[in-house]
Amino acid sequence: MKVAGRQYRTIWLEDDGWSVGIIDQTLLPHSFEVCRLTTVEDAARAIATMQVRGAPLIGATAAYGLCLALRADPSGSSLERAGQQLIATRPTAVNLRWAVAYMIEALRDPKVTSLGDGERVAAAYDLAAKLCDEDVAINQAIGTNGMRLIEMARSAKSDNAQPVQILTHCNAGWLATVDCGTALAPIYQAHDAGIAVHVWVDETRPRNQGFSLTAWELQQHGVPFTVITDNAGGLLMQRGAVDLCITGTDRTTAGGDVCNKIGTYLKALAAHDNGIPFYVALPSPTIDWTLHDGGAIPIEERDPGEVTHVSGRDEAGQLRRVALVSEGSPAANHAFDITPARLVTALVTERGVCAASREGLLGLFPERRDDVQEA
Ligand SMILES: CSC[C@@H](O)[C@@H](O)C(=O)COP(=O)(O)O
Repeated sequence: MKVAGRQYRTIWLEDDGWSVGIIDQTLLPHSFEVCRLTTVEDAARAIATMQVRGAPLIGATAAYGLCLALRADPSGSSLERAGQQLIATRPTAVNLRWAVAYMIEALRDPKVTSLGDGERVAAAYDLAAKLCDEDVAINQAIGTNGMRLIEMARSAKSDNAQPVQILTHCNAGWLATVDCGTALAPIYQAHDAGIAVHVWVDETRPRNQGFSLTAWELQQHGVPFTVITDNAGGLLMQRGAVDLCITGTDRTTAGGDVCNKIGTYLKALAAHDNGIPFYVALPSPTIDWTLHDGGAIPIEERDPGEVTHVSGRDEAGQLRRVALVSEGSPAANHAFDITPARLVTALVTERGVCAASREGLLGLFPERRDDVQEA
């Protein structure tokens, strides 16, 4: 991604060769600031407070968090402790658990445990860098596979000089991954290939990732978009103003149920009612092969203060947090919901596009057949 002409990833190793740089996403879109993680506690805090967020990026941050933990104490028990600490930060995105397991399994290999402390730490940093590079490669492949769906939508339009109208929810772009994004990757590739696209960007209450992050990213890249309230999508679909929907996911079951940011399910219902394709883009580490039924996915419940208050910039340019409800109003903050597989037109992965079903997923990932439980 390019910000003000400079190439960035969302997470990187600093010039000192060990501390970790991130973009503080809680300050966007009003201010672009980077900060430095130097301990596993910093990494865990960055994930919990959502300075970094999005399923692939929290996995990458956890991988570097393990490196920071090992640098401070290279023992096996330090690694296990740090893994538990990082996994406890956010319960829903399976990429977090996947990244910790990927790192710990590789670092437990006798070839690595037999190394000296310094070399073991260096091996951890190499693994984290590899995980980040793989995330970028996976997202580029998702972009290529998903772009074909946008081309199909363009061909189906009676006037294909008109932009393909795409609705997305939350942020599954650069900022949710190491780079490129998942749901936004096909949009960026289509735009770069000269296909006219226009994106309807849902606000995504309560934390407004659509307004604060997706709109900001699309603006940086020059992709035409319009921000809309969360409740506007249904009307736009009824009026024929949406050709396709595409979102990301925090965890997709082996049966094709999709867990994503709260409100995704309602968009999928409206798309189904209006005969509009509803696509979900996902890297394979987002698939939970151990679950068939989305109802078993733990749904994160966050601070109700995120519902009762909003933050933004006032006319004088000051950042302010203001109350929306009368003091003392009870509030609940469920961060994710489940869209059943039957409402998902197709899944877009790095290996191709498939039906949101056990058969569809196993067609692309046959090596996972033994991991999948029967429905
Ligand atoms: C490629 S990101 C997919 C999902 O992680 C994304 O759609 C999402 O819901 C992010 O939620 P967040 O709570 O901002 O971490």
